[in-house]
Amino acid sequence: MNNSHRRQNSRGRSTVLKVVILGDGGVGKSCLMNRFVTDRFDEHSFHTIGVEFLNKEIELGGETYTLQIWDTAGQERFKSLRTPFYRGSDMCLLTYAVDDPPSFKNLETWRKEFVYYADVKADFPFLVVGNKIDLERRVTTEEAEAWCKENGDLPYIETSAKDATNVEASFMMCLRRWANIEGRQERMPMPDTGLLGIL
Ligand SMILES: Nc1nc2c(ncn2[C@@H]2O[C@H](COP(=O)(O)OP(=O)(O)OP(=O)(O)O)[C@@H](O)[C@H]2O)c(=O)[nH]1
Repeated sequence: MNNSHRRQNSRGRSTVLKVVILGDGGVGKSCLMNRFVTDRFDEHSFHTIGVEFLNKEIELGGETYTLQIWDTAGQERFKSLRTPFYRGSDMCLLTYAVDDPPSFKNLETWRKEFVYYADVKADFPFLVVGNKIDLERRVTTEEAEAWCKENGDLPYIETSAKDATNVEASFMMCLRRWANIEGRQERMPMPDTGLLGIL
């Protein structure tokens, strides 16, 4: 039995799953979380210090899940503030911005940091997210998909927190991957259309 099965929300009807969003400072982690939870976008979103979290209930396959979404500070100087929160995670969004090649290069570092501090199994449900597709891109979808394939066939999706493209779909995709690994796939419907990558 994993962590998530033991955690229920206050009404005892929903499975609570901890989702951690990682990636370089400024790639749009806070905006993705806020778009998903409140459907708002902040042009002047400020750097996160440490971690913040918000809950959102979603239904899938006839079950209710509370996603407890942890938005972490991407700047290197906040490393010691964010890493203690990795333990007990059920899934992780590895995020970069498609207009920012260094943030794409750093995905490997983010994954290593997470695996080290969260101490997770090899089949842990990661989802790679290429955000800011409303901007001129400097990392191609093909490059990102190739990286995902080389790194254990990780699923990949592209989003814009600004215009809301694929934001809800990315959290649903991650939940579906978690469910597949947990052996619940037979109860899950197919993901929405418009997704990139393979589950
Ligand atoms: N054009 C565009 N801008 C975005 C998008 N997502 C976020 N931004 C902008 O990018 C900047 C940084 O966004 P944040 O969400 O604060 O970035 P972060 O990854 O949480 O940054 P840290 O807290 O420093 O780790 C802000 O000015 C946002 O308005 C997007 O999809 N498109």
